[in-house]
Amino acid sequence: MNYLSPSILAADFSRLGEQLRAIDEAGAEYVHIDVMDGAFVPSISFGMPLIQSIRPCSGRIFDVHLMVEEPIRYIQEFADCGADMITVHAEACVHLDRTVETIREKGIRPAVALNPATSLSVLEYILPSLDMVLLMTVNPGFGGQKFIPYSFEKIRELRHIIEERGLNTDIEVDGGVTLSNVEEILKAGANVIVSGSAVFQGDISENVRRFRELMK
Ligand SMILES: O=C(CO)[C@@H](O)[C@H](O)COP(=O)(O)O
Ligand SMILES: [Fe+2]
Repeated sequence: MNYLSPSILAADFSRLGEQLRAIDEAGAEYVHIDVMDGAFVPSISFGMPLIQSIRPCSGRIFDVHLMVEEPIRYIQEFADCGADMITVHAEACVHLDRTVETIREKGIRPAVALNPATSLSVLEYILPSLDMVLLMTVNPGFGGQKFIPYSFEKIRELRHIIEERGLNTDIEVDGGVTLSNVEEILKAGANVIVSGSAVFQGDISENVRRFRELMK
């Protein structure tokens, strides 16, 4: 099953409630929420108060991507404000296993993200504990960047490892996904698609409908 997760980083924050309803009505299953701390990545985006205030605007899965150093410090707070899935970066956690277990204990679906240049080998032992792996296909920190082409090979390799090990882990791809490359990304083995600019620029409902059409 394929899922679309529009990244609200590219939304118009003055009309966030309305835009959340538009992606929901057009059929996007997830809402991708990029939390940036100004330390792990250069930018600062938003945090718990925003998530808490938009929670009543959407019944969809809140897919919270933490670009935060040592996110274990904040798992309880993200659980309290309505996260359904929490993704932490392998590069940002000294104790990755403990962080993943803490997420699971709160009843939230855990995922691990890897930066473009991080090897899949860091997943070797943790993979069976995860619901999803997020492969960054741009360097994290900003929306609107170009998809890094070597990521296709990485997606294919990860899908191969997951199948070989008899797991059913989702593969989420995040960064530079557009209507022009989404089919190739799915073909490589991804099944959860994040898209910010390509959803929120122009006609949001139409963009979501076009993504959903290509993702059937
Ligand atoms: O996590 C990130 C960026 O760090 C992403 O979720 C972006 O927000 C995706 O935006 P586009 O590349 O689709 O514009
Ligand atoms: Fe993201």
